[in-house]
Amino acid sequence: MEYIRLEDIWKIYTQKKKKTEVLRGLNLSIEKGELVVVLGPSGEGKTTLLRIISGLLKQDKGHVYLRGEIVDNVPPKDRNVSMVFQNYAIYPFMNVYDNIAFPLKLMHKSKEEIRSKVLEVSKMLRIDELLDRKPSQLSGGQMQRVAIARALVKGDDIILMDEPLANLDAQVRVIARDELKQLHRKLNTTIVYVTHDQTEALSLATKVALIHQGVIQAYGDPMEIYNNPNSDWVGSFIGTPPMNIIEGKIEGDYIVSNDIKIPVPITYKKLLKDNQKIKIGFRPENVKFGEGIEVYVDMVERVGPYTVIYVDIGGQIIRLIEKGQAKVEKGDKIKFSIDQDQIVIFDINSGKNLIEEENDKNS
Ligand SMILES: Nc1ncnc2c1ncn2[C@@H]1O[C@H](COP(=O)(O)OP(=O)(O)OP(=O)(O)O)[C@@H](O)[C@H]1O
Repeated sequence: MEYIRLEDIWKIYTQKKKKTEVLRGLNLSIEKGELVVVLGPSGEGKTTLLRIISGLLKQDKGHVYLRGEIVDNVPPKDRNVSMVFQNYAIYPFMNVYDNIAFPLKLMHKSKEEIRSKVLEVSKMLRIDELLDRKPSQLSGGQMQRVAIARALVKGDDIILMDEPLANLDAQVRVIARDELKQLHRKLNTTIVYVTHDQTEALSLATKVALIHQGVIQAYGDPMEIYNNPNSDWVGSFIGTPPMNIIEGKIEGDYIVSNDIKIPVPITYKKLLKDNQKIKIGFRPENVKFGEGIEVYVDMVERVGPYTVIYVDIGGQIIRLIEKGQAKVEKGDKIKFSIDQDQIVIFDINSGKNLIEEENDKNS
């Protein structure tokens, strides 16, 4: 069931007579129970999007539907949507109990009901031992759980989260991410989660929505987007290190780029013409070492479980990943081949995946 729908959303900010079109006809449809991560570079309108869903900000054009009903003129308090902010927005002068209880007090709930709800969510988030503490006596991870508890206490079935883990250090962040995932499974609420951290997005999301230039550029299963990006921009934005994109030309059954020659993948064969200029994309991990293209090593980065080897192909730097700690050094000559099934081909001008482009034409 479609639970949140954004239809042709436009948002233009005007500051000192300068107009910034942040959202430009954005469409997004979210099913009940999904954990959708809106991912995109800084300043692309992610927070703006959340604020429009919550009603804190009004779109200039387009419509917002929640639970199948249009809510354009419904004020935030009546949208039954909770929000968790990056800075937690916890009141420093209230203890944890009162912070969590606050939304229920605003709703004039009875003392008994407030008590039982606060205890229920604080147990769930394992902060029931901390209810008497002031926020200044909490760690970052605990503070973040208080913020989530306060969002859950009203029982809203749509929760919006704006980079809620951004202030946590790397280790706590991984734990918090896992906890959030489990919590989502347990509660089956619909969550829209904003981040610019793609590791977070890929590991957390049931669906990723990639925002860029005011619209959703790709939306779907995180691994499907990773493996089969619909454009060169998506391929080079998702993944650390990102997808390698190189320009080339079709010559018979081969893609030729500088002095390398790669057989055309079967899936793309009928979509390509001789002499056609294209871009090819391949993930750094989808290569085999030992034979094939001969290159010199430009730089080596050992990360522990794998090694990133930078090589120069006709002036373009390509990243290759070898499992474990590779025994190569700068200046070494190595050979590699690209896994045929994992090559993606993009239009030279539009940057669109040629298979997607063909599907669009036929639909
Ligand atoms: N009230 C405002 N007036 C003018 N410009 C604004 C206003 N709010 C946001 N912007 C601009 O709109 C753009 C989008 O902002 P937004 O906060 O939605 O982006 P974001 O993707 O959430 O960024 P980040 O990842 O850095 O938090 C930015 O360029 C920002 O400077």
